[in-house]
Amino acid sequence: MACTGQSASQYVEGARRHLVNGLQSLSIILENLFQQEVLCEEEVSKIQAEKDDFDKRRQILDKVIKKGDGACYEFLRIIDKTRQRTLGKPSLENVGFDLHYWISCYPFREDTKMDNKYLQGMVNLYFILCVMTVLIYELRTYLPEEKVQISPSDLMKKNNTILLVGKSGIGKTAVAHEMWRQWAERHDTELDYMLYFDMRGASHFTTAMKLQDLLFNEFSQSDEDRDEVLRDIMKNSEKVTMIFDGVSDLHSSSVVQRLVKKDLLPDAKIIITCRPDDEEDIEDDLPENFLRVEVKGFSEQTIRTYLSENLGEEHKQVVNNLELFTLCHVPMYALMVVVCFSSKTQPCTITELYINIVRFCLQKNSKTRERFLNSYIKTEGEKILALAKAAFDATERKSVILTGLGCEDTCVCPFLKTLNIKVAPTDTETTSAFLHYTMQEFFAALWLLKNPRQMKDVLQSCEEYLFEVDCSDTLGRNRWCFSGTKTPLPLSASNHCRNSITLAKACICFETNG
Ligand SMILES: Nc1ncnc2c1ncn2[C@@H]1O[C@H](COP(=O)(O)OP(=O)(O)OP(=O)(O)O)[C@@H](O)[C@H]1O
Repeated sequence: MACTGQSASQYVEGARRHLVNGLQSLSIILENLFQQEVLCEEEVSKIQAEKDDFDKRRQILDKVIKKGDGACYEFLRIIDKTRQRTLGKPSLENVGFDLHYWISCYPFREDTKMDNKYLQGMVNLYFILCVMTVLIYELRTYLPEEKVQISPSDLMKKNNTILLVGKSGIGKTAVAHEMWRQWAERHDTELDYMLYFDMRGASHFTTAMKLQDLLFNEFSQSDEDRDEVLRDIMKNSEKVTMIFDGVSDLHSSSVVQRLVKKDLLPDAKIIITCRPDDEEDIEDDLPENFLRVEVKGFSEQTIRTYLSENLGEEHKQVVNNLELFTLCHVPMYALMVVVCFSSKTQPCTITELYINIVRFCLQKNSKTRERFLNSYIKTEGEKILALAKAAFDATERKSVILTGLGCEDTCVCPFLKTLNIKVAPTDTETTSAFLHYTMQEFFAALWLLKNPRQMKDVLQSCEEYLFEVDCSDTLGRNRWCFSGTKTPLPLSASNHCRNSITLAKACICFETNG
């Protein structure tokens, strides 16, 4: 369906008939077109004034196509980012033309940018080892693009309900806290309210809870003050902002659900953060004009700034290690990389760094105190090993798609992102993949350590490939190298080679640690 020679406007025009029938959540499209300065306020109001959705869709498409390639490109981008809502669920009526498939085929510019980088890398490295370019390309695709589309201070100015969506550890809470901080540090003298509720593992948000319980159970005041504050909040709900951080299910707390639905405090601004898995359920309760913002983690430049501010000169060692560098696009992983690199008294091996990442993620996700973490890991050992087995099996299949994992295994979600794969026109299969490929390698290695009989087979299968084992610590000391090489490496085996390296790394660390 995709033809890379087509311009953006040809691409939109080609699907115009289907878009006129299939576009949904038009207010989201209009809001985004306005924000991207494709349509001005007057044009948006005129479209909104059209009598029915069919005419609105027609108007949107005509205007965008008339404005040319740039406008069509932005339009495609918006549809791509908001496809779950703007293209809705594929229906039987659309079986002949799948808009989801159509948009996924469009070659957006960053892909082209990546292709350029990829090609440049090929030229430079071709004579050294062509396989390495593929690895660099694969790893670079983890990094989100540079352009920040909306900042926490922009979000503060919006009046819509805001849904902040993002993978585990990607920085949703950090964005919410930043907004809270900015609110606290303003110099406005006018009285308003910004209330933050941590919803993770929130068993205390019961279905029977009332608004006053929600407001005052945590922030206790004298009874008299409570009544006065409650009256003020009810009377001036436009002065209230509420952040519900880490929502997974709105049904467990009817008061929160009613606030989100605007049944209570109709003019209050609501900000919700959630992981992608929970988004669909939450959206059912949101008002039509809600603003969805995806938190994508650190871009290449942000990783550099973060590392150099926290590690000084040392940061170059991480920057020069593509695997660690791209791992840092998840701020939670970046934090642990910094902690491990900066502990000069006890530098860790790369494997220890990953162990610290895993322990930190488990602790953060379960809210376990550090001193109880070991017993928590023991209790959840079976689930962690099931994840390790899934990682090993996928690695053997040379795949990043994990199978055989129950979605109820919440203790391992901080390492995963969900993938919805369309298996039939009316059926979608949900699977998962690691947030970063090297985490899969680490867990696969863990599985192998627990099943040492398989180790020999794995190491034997490595013999065919370029094989270098790096057991350096994070400061680059004590580097051990093995190499046994048969080149050229077949491209399809590149992943296998990298897996073997990490598997072997872990094996050797295991042996040295006894
Ligand atoms: N912009 C940032 N700058 C510096 N550190 C950050 C930033 N964003 C996140 N972090 C760090 O990454 C860690 C994880 O971030 P955060 O808790 O915001 O993730 P999250 O998306 O809310 O994750 P989860 O869905 O698991 O709750 C935090 O410990 C925080 O210190």
